[in-house]
Amino acid sequence: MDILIKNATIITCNAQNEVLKGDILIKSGRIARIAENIELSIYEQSSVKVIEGKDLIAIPGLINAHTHCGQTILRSFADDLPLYEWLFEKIFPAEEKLTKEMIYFSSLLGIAEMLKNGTTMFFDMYFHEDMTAKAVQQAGIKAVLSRGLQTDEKEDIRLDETKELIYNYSSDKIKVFFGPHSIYTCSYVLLEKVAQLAQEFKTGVMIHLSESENEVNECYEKHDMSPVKLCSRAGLFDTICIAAHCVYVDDEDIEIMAEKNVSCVYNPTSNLKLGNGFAPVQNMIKSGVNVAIGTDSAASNNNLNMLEEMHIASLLEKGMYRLSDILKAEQILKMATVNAAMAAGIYNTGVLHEGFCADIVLLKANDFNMLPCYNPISNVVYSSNPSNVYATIVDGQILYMDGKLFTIDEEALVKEIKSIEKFLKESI
Ligand SMILES: CSC[C@H]1O[C@@H](n2cnc3c(O)ncnc32)[C@H](O)[C@@H]1O
Ligand SMILES: [Zn+2]
Repeated sequence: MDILIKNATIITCNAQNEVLKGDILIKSGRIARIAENIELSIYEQSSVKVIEGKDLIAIPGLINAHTHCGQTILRSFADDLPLYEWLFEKIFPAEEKLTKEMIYFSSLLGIAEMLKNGTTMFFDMYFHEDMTAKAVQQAGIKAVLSRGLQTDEKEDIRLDETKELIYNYSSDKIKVFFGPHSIYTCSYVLLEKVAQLAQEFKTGVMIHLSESENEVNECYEKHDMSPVKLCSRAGLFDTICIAAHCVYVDDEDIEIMAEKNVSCVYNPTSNLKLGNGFAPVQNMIKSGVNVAIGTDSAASNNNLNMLEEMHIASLLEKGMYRLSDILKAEQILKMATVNAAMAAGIYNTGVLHEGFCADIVLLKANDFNMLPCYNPISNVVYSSNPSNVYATIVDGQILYMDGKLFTIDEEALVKEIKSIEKFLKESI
């Protein structure tokens, strides 16, 4: 059904950072018109759902630019550990126990959480990624998916799984990238192979990059160069490249990233929680690097809440640089919307603009924590929480409204998750 949102406060995230008061008409999944007052013709009145928006703020759907949705089932499984201990001693062994079915429900759980906090698209890397793809199709959210790649005896099988994902799941809502996990789990030869395949399949890559001091030190010991230089030399930057973390990047790395159009995904909570530190986001932005925001997974965050991630992202950088006027609210909101879309080479979402996909989130402007409202963008970035999300709309389809998910059976999902939790508690 087509939708008319009336009298809303519209944060466009366009180049002029326009905030308008008016109406949004959604037709066939696209934003057909944005204007001060849109009247429906007599013919349209029966086929268009009208949402009164005078107490609502409309923003472009949030894009979680780095997560592992299938890992949601490991929320709070291993906390308060440094990255390598967390990953190699706790998470990798636990992941051996996860079945395809578990990853389907785990992904659905992550998606349900994201829809409730206003996320309309996420970028993901995991195994059994076909299960995450099925959950994405079921829920109606958008995603850029990748099968995580590592060097071992199953390396070729994983590359084949990526190709199968591309053939079976690429669509208007799903894009498939290659997902080399990192420079410390992938051989240089694999990185080169991935670079070639990404070009051959006309797609992109996503990788964890320069996340910890260990990673960088080991890279210098083994290759006598930084992880960024290594990836560049392997050709990974000759296609669309989304680099998660980039905590330990120096000026030379940043110059390479800017020149090669590599996008950084800033994951402040995960970087803090795993004790890795803070990414030099301001330096990257100043040098022209496109920066988006991600939550990383529920196993390292421990939630998938993009509203919270925007808030922390801003505060952390201000504190780290001791400058209060950097990463202002409007810049942060763009990082969580249009910058993420651009990072994946998607140019029809992330902005509330006529002709763009109707990926829209409506927030309740009159909730106590959203009042008063001198600046709606500030309220969204600094004051909001998921309870303020009234509706999450993807391609014009209402997936969440007024506390209800329309494509996910919440009760059945809770039952499935509890039963997986019981099994994992007994077996790990
Ligand atoms: C092989 S599928 C993806 C792989 O990545 C792991 N993972 C999740 N978060 C992080 C992180 O912050 N750094 C490195 N690796 C991470 C996840 O457990 C999967 O095994
Ligand atoms: Zn990650």
